[in-house]
Amino acid sequence: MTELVHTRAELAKARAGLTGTVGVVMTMGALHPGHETLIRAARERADHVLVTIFVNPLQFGPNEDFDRYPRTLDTDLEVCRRAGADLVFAPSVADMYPDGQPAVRVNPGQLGEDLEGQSRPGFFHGVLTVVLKLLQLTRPDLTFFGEKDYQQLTLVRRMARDLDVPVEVVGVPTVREPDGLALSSRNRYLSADERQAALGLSAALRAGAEAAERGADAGEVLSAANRALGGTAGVRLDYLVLTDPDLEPGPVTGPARLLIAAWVGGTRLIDNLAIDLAPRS
Ligand SMILES: Nc1ncnc2c1ncn2[C@@H]1O[C@H](COP(=O)(O)OP(=O)(O)OP(=O)(O)O)[C@@H](O)[C@H]1O
Ligand SMILES: CC(C)(CO)[C@@H](O)C(=O)[O-]
Ligand code: BAL
Repeated sequence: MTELVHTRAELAKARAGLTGTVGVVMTMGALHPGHETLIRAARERADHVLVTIFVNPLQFGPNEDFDRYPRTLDTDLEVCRRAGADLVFAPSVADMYPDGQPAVRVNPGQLGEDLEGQSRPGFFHGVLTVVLKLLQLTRPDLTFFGEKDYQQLTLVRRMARDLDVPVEVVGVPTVREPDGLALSSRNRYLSADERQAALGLSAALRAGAEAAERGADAGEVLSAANRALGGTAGVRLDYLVLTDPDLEPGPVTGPARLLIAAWVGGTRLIDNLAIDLAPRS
């Protein structure tokens, strides 16, 4: 059985009834098989699974899609039930922020200003603040985040370490459509033509990975990815970056991560892939 609670008081009562280990999956709803995979991963590792569904206004910029972000609680509950969640916490904005916008927020540091943070100022302050609040409210042993949002996963891990948050942060590989497109709630904004153009993101990443397999260096990997994307009409690149797997600055050798963000029509999509650079002699 999956129980649905909306308020902090209801959550506290239901959480007190969960004995054994608890795994938390945080989402903004509009659940798809990527979320379902996170819930199933939590199911395997923890005695109980708690899913949060909250479209967090703090992480949206003034011109972003907070108002039109899909809200589909009934079908989300079906997904949670099917995947085996015990408890769903779907608070209102007033429940999460009873005093209005919080004056005190988590500072994500320099990494929070780069990549996604550069295009979405304040985004990671909003994300880490709500993640920390949800961790305090749900008190999990484990929490599960998708690699699709790789910088977010990296920063949540970093926050847990830097601020001594007693939780294990587990990363879950990206779930893709058969043609390579990473599942994302925002994919539902795409028209049929845009859906086709959006394949350019994963194709660019794959071209980079294939170049690395053939022994390419960092510059050649980026060129191969750029070339693959260059042929895709309807995609406006925001960034295509090859970095260290922990997103630390500096030269990249050996294991690396290729990250892309691009606009497809009015929709901004992100994706990333692990890259193994051959050792240079
Ligand atoms: N394709 C996917 N594979 C694995 N995890 C995913 C995937 N899509 C989302 N997640 C993870 O689900 C969690 C909740 O993400 P969120 O609700 O923002 O979904 P989303 O599909 O990323 O939405 P959006 O399109 O708004 O970015 C995050 O940890 C995110 O990384
Ligand atoms: C982690 C999160 C639920 C915080 O609002 C959100 O950024 C998301 O869905 O990835
Ligand atoms: N998927 C991460 C949350 C966001 O893009 O707002």
